[in-house]
Amino acid sequence: MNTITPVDTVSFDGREVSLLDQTLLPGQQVRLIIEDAAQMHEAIGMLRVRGAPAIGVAAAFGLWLGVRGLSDDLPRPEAEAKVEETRTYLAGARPTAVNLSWALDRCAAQALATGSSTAQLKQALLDAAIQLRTDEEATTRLIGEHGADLLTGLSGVLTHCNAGSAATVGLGTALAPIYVASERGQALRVFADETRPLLQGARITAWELREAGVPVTVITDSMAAVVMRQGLVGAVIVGCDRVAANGDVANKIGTYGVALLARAHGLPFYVAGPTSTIDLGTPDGDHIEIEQRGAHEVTHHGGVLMAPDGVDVFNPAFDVTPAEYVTAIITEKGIIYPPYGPGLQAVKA
Ligand SMILES: CSC[C@@H](O)[C@@H](O)C(=O)COP(=O)(O)O
Repeated sequence: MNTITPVDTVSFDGREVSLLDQTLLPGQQVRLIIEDAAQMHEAIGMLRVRGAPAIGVAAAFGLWLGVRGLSDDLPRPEAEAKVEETRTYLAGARPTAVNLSWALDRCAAQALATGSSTAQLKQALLDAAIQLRTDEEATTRLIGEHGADLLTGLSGVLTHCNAGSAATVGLGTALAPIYVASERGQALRVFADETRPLLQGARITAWELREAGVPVTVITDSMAAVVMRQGLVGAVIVGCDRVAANGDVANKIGTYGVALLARAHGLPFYVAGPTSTIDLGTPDGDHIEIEQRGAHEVTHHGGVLMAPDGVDVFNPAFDVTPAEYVTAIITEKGIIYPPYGPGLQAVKA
């Protein structure tokens, strides 16, 4: 198969920052021009741009958008205060994926260390966002190269949510090894959990795999056990939003259940993500803040009420899979095996 062309999730054309509005996939492919930090905050919060690495890059451009209108004559300390205010504002758009604050911190630090004028600060923020996008794209290719080795010989894998190209600015995390395996000529079918409540698996994973020519079968989340039982998959591979220092992994709600099913069926459960998703400052999964989202995501489907009006709803966007269920963590720097503490520290060093 041909080399995969990544989805253009977040880009800068030399003039404007634009996003693919993922809430409209797969029916419509609409690009949104993002003009200021408030629009970027809204886009991240509404999941127009989503997936841990992609929201980091989006936020990095949002940081620049937040200051680009400042006068070059503004005293530098005032411009720096605006950077800090915008950084904090954008970091609050979603709490669970550490890539968001990591990207903002990285770009702010680079820019604050550059030059002495406000004009230099603004240019440095743009340069930092562009560089981050470039680096993150390269990172996904490396994750794919490392992870593809783990999939050798398999004919089917199961994934949950969308940790593909649409969730990054490159090949994805969980899907990157699948794309690289496909590029190497391996016939691999992906079973994509639809991923309630927002259907990232059915809407986005299935869409991007089909665009890339990778065979994909959509299943409801409740069918994963049967797919495993029938021997249709030889491994599970998912992405991650935050990896704690002990190897506990936060990812899309439902991932924990899939990990338990994989263990029950003797299947490896792989987690793929850039080292920027590893947060050594969080000791374990109990310390990861889990985003709670609105009830309407559960009670409504396509605008239609699917549950009694006003019923109580529990809607955590993510869950934590304990490290003991994770077979290996695939990063751009290589594959980490249990016990995770030393390996995670080594790749972050
Ligand atoms: C490479 S993306 C890894 C994770 O961010 C992904 O699996 C996920 O949980 C995305 O959740 P979302 O709420 O769609 O942003």
